[in-house]
Amino acid sequence: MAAIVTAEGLCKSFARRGSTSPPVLDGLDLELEEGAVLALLGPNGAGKTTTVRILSTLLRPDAGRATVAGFDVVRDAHRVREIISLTGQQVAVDARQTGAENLTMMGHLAHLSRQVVRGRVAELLAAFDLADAAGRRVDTYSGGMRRRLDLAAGLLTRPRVMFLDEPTTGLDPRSRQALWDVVRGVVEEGTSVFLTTQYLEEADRLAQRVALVDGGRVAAEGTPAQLKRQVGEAGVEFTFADPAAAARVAPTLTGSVDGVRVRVATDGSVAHVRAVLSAVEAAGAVPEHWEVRAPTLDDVFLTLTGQVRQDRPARPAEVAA
Ligand SMILES: Nc1ncnc2c1ncn2[C@@H]1O[C@H](COP(=O)(O)OP(=O)(O)OP(=O)(O)O)[C@@H](O)[C@H]1O
Repeated sequence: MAAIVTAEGLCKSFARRGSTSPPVLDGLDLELEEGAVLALLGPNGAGKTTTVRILSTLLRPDAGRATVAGFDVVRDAHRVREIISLTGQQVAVDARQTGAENLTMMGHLAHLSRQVVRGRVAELLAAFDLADAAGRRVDTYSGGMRRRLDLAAGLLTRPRVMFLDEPTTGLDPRSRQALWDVVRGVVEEGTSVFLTTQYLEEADRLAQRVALVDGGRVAAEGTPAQLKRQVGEAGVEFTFADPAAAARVAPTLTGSVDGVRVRVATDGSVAHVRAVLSAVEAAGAVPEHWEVRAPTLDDVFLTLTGQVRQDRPARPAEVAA
């Protein structure tokens, strides 16, 4: 597969009261394959929006080079703009107009013919489940509806590459799910998607490849599964009421003990998990809780960047029944 977006050695600093800030981007390299989704994952302030702004021609890099469909984002900016769309964190629609009016206006701004605009607006309103709300002013929409309208606006011209900057930040879980479905549909239609997110789960669900950005560079890159593998294997984890119970099972298992917790590495097969559970039972110890825990992207984040995410605790990817 050919790369449709490339970045090589991107650097960017911002002037701050006469002096220059430490680099926000410090040699960032990445590639998005045509027809795929790449998630740029990083905490607040990691430089995700700056990267998107450079790739979508809104900002010039200080150094390095980026291309979209072979066009240089600085030299051939106008060619790049013809084939991309950008949906940012701020909803860009006019709240005083209806959903249909917003899309129609944007279609005209994009120089589409009246007839094409009419057809495309109806198609998008239906696809994004906004047909019933099409005649309502946007200030009566929910956050999720606004975000869907924003995405629909980005698709009026059938872009080859869609940049989505934290598209689900601030949405409730249901709206987030709905938006993921929309993004999957867009990709099925052949659009390549460059996504930034703070949500590890979002990257895991949507992207074929994930680039973890830290310190202005890509700290790790790969499929979600590859990144998880870098962190280690799955484990059966037990929590006991007291350390004595944990110590009692320890000799019968090859695992690690940490106070009341015992962790045994597993390949996740039913046979192995059953054998581990039998050994615990045979030792006469009754755990308060147990689970099979696969490495999550939260673990990847912690291992590869040394940072813990602040907004929610890490949670198990799989909980055994
Ligand atoms: N125009 C600007 N002038 C000065 N500093 C800027 C400018 N744009 C971004 N920055 C700084 O660059 C850093 C990276 O910002 P950026 O918005 O790219 O991060 P981000 O990863 O998208 O973060 P978030 O998840 O919070 O949106 C921040 O410290 C920000 O304050």
